[in-house]
Amino acid sequence: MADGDNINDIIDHKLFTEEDIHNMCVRLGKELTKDYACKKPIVVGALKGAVYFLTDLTRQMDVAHQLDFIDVSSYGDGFESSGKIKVITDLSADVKDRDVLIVEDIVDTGLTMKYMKDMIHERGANSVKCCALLNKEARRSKDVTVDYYGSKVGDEFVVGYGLDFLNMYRNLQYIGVLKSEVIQKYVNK
Ligand SMILES: O=P(O)(O)OC[C@H]1O[C@H](OP(=O)(O)OP(=O)(O)O)[C@H](O)[C@@H]1O
Ligand code: HPA
Ligand SMILES: [Mg+2]
Repeated sequence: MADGDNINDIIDHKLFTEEDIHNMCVRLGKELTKDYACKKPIVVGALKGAVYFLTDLTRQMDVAHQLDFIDVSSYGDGFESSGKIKVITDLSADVKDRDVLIVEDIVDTGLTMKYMKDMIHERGANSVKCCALLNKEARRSKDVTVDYYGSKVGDEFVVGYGLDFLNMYRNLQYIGVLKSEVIQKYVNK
């Protein structure tokens, strides 16, 4: 078996269980239900990382809304942001005068979220807010407000529930911290 094929080879420890994640979705869903009542927001999932969170979160939101997606990337297959955002697939909805909620798996440096918020503001949205499952504040380099989040995390690389390393491990049902030697191996390649 190749290195990394076995999940136990790459995870240092579990950070959030399935139950922890479910509880975060329920709490955030309740808050968003209250704050977006009668607003018919456009809920934008940021591909690919947000997919798992988006589907669970929106099913906890008891408000009529429309779904859209944007595919932006700055990490490529790696774990270090390139510092440049690439829009791979743009939104399909017209956001002018609409209330927009961007859903993300994680806000790390803040570069991706700031880019998306600014872009949607510039297109004339009535409001632009975001909801991230995880908020890695310690690594923030761009000043961006994370309006709603499930939990703060420290400066560790996390995988699972949408979060990837080398575009893998998104399908883990829990969120775990990647072993530092896995990252070192990649860096030293
Ligand atoms: O705050 P930042 O430093 O910008 O990092 C956060 C972003 O990085 C990851 O996406 P990535 O670009 O790796 O693409 P992916 O969602 O397809 O994994 C993650 O899903 C966020 O979108
Ligand atoms: O900790 C992380 N894990 C996975 N993807 C990420 N993108 C930014 N930070 C992370
Ligand atoms: Mg992403």
